Amino acid sequence: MDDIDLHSKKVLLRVDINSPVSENGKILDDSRIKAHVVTIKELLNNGNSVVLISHQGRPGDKDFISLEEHAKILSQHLGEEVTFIDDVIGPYARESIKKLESKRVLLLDNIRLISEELIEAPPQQHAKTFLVRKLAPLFDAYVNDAFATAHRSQPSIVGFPLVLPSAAGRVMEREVSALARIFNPEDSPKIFVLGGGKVHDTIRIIENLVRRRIADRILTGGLVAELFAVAKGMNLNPKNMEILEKLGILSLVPRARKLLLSGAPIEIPVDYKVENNGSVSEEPSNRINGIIKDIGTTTAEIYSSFIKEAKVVVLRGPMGVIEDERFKDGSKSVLKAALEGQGYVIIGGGHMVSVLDKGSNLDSSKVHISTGGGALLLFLSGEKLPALEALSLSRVSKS
Ligand SMILES: Nc1ncnc2c1ncn2[C@@H]1O[C@H](COP(=O)(O)OP(=O)(O)OP(=O)(O)O)[C@@H](O)[C@H]1O
Ligand SMILES: O=C(O)[C@H](O)COP(=O)(O)O
Repeated sequence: MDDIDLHSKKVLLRVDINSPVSENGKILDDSRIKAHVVTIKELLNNGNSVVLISHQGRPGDKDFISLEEHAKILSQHLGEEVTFIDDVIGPYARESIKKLESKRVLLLDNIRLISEELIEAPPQQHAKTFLVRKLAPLFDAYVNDAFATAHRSQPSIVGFPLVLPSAAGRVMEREVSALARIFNPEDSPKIFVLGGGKVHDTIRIIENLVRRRIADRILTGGLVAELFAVAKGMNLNPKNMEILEKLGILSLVPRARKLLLSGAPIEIPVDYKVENNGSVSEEPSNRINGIIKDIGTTTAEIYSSFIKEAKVVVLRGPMGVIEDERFKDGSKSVLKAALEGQGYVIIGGGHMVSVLDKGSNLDSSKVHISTGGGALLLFLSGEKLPALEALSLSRVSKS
């Protein structure tokens, strides 16, 4: 933001305020919303007007909701009114942007309401989308603060830098500098604790981590663990297999098997917390009757002992279904071990961050709370992030 003129301009700011939401559509954690306040404040203090764009969830998923509640929460954190616009590129949105006065903030609705935003393509192609062509002429500059979406080559991330003077926001800047230390070979062993539900994304990351020998140990939880358990030949019982099948996770078994056979340092739970007709119990991994909802106590203890010895610990994706209090313990235990250990801790992904105690006073020289989930892991596994590549193209095209 120091590299382009951002004074008294109309700025399009891509943020990532994609947050975990409850069954009835309420936001469960506002960390990602709060994180962008620093960038928005700086832009407002310099006399700019700011229009925010973000996605929330994916079409078809329960958390694919409008950004109306996000606007209210952001207003509270910012101490300024954030006007929610129930439109993205239609006449109402464009008129509202044109009329926007300086030092005022608008939040457009969920950018994934526009189908083009769901396509991953190169910046040159996305610069020609309706989304970019409708919005770009209304702005003087584009700032990308959405580190958590930096791994997506979508129009709102890579299209605008080609047509507007563009910069990385403060959140993006802070993330990239804090995470760079993962590449220091002296900071070893490095342990990755990977859980959650985005198994297709996570296996790609694990393949990178293994190929580049970045992780000394990978401790799995959530649906990621279930995939590797199946790949190891464990019998998870038909109910769990049906869930994995429906989510398309079983198609990943051959890739998981290949990783295991190559000797990748991937650990799976030895026990689980399961739900059986509404009641909760713990079961060893070779005798599963219920639906798997969390790692078990013994697994949490073993994982914690590994974590405490690490020089760098990266945690992303919860160990269980944390939306239900009864299945939060596994995630809480691994987090506690990481914070008590001696190593540098990187916590990423909306769900894992939401497990942290709200009041905890964390030492920023020891703990980095990343706003990123998939983006964080892609970056840490040494891949180039499309968002950063697009911003550098923007620099090239201006010079
Ligand atoms: N055993 C399990 N069975 C089903 N769902 C699970 C299980 N363990 C974890 N999950 C689900 O995983 C989801 C979180 O995974 P996800 O990959 O989205 O994590 P994240 O780190 O928050 O990602 P991001 O920040 O990129 O959105 C939660 O909704 C949780 O219920
Ligand atoms: O939560 C995330 O990782 C980001 O908001 C990106 O979301 P996506 O995985 O749905 O693209």
